[in-house]
Amino acid sequence: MADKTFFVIDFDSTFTKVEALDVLSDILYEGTDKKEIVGKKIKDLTDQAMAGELSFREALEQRLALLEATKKDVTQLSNELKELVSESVKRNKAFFSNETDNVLIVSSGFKDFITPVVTEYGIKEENIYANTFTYNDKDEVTGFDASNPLSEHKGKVKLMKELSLEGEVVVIGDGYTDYEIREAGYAKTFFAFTENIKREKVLAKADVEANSFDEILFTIKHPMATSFPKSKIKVLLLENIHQDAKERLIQEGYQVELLGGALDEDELCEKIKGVHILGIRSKTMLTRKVVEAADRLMIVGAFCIGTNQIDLDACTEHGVCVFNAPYSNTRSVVEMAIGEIIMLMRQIPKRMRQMDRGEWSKSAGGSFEVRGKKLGIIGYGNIGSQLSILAESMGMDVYYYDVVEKLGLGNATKLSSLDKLLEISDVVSLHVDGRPENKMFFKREHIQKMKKGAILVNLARGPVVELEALQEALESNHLAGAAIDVFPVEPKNNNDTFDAPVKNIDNLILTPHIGGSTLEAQENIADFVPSKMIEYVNTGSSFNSVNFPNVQLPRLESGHRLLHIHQNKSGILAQMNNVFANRGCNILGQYLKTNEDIGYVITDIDQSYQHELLEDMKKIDHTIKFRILY
Ligand SMILES: NC(=O)c1ccc[n+]([C@@H]2O[C@H](COP(=O)([O-])OP(=O)(O)OC[C@H]3O[C@@H](n4cnc5c(N)ncnc54)[C@H](O)[C@@H]3O)[C@@H](O)[C@H]2O)c1
Ligand SMILES: O=C(O)[C@H](O)COP(=O)(O)O
Repeated sequence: MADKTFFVIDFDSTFTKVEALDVLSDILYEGTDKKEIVGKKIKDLTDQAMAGELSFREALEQRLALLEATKKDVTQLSNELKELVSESVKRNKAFFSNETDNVLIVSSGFKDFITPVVTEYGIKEENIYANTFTYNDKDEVTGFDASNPLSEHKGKVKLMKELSLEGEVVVIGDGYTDYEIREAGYAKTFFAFTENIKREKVLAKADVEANSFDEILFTIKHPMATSFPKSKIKVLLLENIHQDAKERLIQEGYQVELLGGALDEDELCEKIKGVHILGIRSKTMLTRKVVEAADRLMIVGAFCIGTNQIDLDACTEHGVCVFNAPYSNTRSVVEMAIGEIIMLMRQIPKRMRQMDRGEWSKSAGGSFEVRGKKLGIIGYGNIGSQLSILAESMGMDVYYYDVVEKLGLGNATKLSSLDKLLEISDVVSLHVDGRPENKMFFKREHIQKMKKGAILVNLARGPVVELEALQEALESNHLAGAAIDVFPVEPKNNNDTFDAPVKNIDNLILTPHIGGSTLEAQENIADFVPSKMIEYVNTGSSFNSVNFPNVQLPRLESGHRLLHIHQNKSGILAQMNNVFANRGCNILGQYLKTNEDIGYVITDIDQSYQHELLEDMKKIDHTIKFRILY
């Protein structure tokens, strides 16, 4: 970047997502026949002028003649435009106030609606160059100030000539009139801004196409640029993750692809190439082979609670930070468990099947209230303990067993023996996690130890229960019923078929792994996981990560932030600080956290650093990943 750089920025379809006069026409003619007719004429005239096919003044006169606006309408317009600022402009708000002396808005639009919008971003009023409306004494727009050069053909060029800025000029806009500044020699670089609209004729003239503001800052190596423009960050979301997540990540400027189902190992090894952020749910097996095939992967988001499907060691070794949503669907699972326990105790699945067959079987035999019954919870984590509270409020007597010490909530009784729990419980509900040791954790011997006539619920993980033994226990009426939501092998997507390993039992509820599938839970997850991903990209904060040392950091306002992930060996910090000392870097702040496997060091340094520093950092022994954040 030159010593002094001016940023000349267009307003319509650049600073904001829209053409202001289109919005004004919508405001004026909303709900009338004119809306479409006038709207179309205005759009055509704007496009013709932007593409350089119609002189600007002619287009302006014709457009204003179509609009019968008042001062009040113009105020409403600027209020609406405040909500329509381009996403990458919003993201880089700090840039505009930091560069307040060097940012100029040069627009053929009108100050009357531009000023209230751009001054909120720290842009100085005296740096706004645009037309002004003329009004009559009834506050109706009568036309524009014709003496303003910006109302003329090639007006932007005339204005730039008058301004004769001393320094390098970068012009950013979507229109031909923006390119004309560069053509006339008043700017060094013309960035065709394509975040909102792509005009082929303009693009053909551009020095650089920029589909976001981030990309411009990156290209000119502005100190506030992120090390990698957000618009180049590729996100792959699998397994029908809620649409809100996609929208949130797109809003952040990333390229996002959302697929409906899971992919198998080989498909994923192919698909993961070039992907920086991967989002999955419980079905996608993120194996070591996939992690090793990934050439750009920085973050994995499990849009669910369980992370047993992810090879966390492989991710850690490759410096890939993994997040999940540890509480977002907890309540949904608990509500489903409660519902199923009541249904099974009343033999509702059996009654429903009878009704389907046309059988009327009104009887109280084998049907019980849950009040006063003993519920045995295995795995007293977030789900287990929440179930404990809700079950107790329905009058159940709660017992629990966990491999680690857990505080019993309410009147729940902790049992130190699993056998004891099985011996006394009328209902056993499994809420252990999917760690490898839990494969076939609940075997034949455990099922046999359950009370005769008891009920088993598994909403945890499929491989946890020996389903063949469960089938036998149900067939022999040792157990009175079961609800199974998770299976050792589950289909990749909704088009694949499924054959239940337990079946043909009257009092059995089988569900397709939907314990966490409520709209509330999926919306929560779609909010939580992307926000963690975005925070990690923007600040380096790994807080709530499943495999990284947890570091929470504020954004650095000036200076640079360097992130270094290394194997947890001694002496790395000393090596890093030697590099900083040798390269004459002033450290503003430094944070180190380690876990068993890796160390994560965040170093904030002041404005200046030699490029060689980055190479030196990568060469430090045991480095896994190094990146400069901004
Ligand atoms: N069906 C669904 O849609 C659905 C939805 C969400 C979660 N889940 C499953 O539920 C599991 C539990 O979720 P959570 O949020 O409560 O997790 P959590 O980590 O808070 O709780 C798990 C608890 O199980 C205990 N545990 C592990 N192995 C055990 C064992 N062998 N014996 C006794 N206790 C054991 C742990 O110590 C921990 O307290 C998740 O890991 C996931 O696999 C399923
Ligand atoms: O771990 C979880 O949260 C559950 O198993 C839900 O997984 P899902 O998002 O694939 O339904």
